[in-house]
Amino acid sequence: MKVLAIKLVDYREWTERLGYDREWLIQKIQNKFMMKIHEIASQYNTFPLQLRFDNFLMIVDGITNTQLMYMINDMRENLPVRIKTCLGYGKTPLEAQWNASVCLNNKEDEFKEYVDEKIAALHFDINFNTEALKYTSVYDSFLEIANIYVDLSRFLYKIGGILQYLGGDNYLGFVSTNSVNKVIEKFSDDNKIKVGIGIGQNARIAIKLATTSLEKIRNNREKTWHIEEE
Ligand SMILES: Nc1nc2c(ncn2[C@@H]2O[C@H](COP(=O)(O)OP(=O)(O)OP(=O)(O)O)[C@@H](O)[C@H]2O)c(=O)[nH]1
Repeated sequence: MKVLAIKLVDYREWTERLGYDREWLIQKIQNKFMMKIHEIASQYNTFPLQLRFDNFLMIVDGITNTQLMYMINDMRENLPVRIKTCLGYGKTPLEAQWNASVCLNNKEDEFKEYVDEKIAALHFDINFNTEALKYTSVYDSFLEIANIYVDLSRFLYKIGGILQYLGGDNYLGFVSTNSVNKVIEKFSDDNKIKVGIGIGQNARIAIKLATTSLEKIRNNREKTWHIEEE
């Protein structure tokens, strides 16, 4: 698995220069540059896991280093500070992001040539969450969603996966293809969470297939998981 790690350099200093009445401005700027990063990433068939905003990750299997250089240059023009980027490789997304993160703390950016592997994207969704909202509060619903995020991220961490919250009751995970059987085993009889699985040559295709799988589960609620592969 190949993961690109992106670090916004001197971000804290940038935020402090905005003064004390800054939080609204930071939120506006973070959402604005993440909107642009998503647009750029989609053009290169990858997907940003925005995580902390000032440090974030992209699964970049299926993208050449030359394409990555162009994408990084496109990103630079849309970010408020200088960025440091590193490409990491590992048997799992977790290991690849670890290796990319180690490089971030070193001096030079590092872009070795790595083999491209198929990506397994996992689109998790809570069953009937909208209906459940009628019997709880907005904030209690979000707390439940946050707790499920922690549970899912801990499970994926154990099998080398990484997870991003998407909004609503949706989560996006990535694992290596040889870990998909562990995901299926875990959720095969879960009555609360369903998981659409997509396997593709790049993140955008894998995610599209994972969302397609989720819709197929909605069409046949007997299942808690479905897998589509390109
Ligand atoms: N990021 C993201 N959010 C979605 C998606 N589909 C729905 N949502 C969000 O999730 C909320 C719940 O929608 P659903 O998950 O479709 O509906 P549900 O009530 O959970 O019912 P089922 O998932 O069909 O069991 C919506 O209000 C949206 O905010 C999606 O594909 N991606």
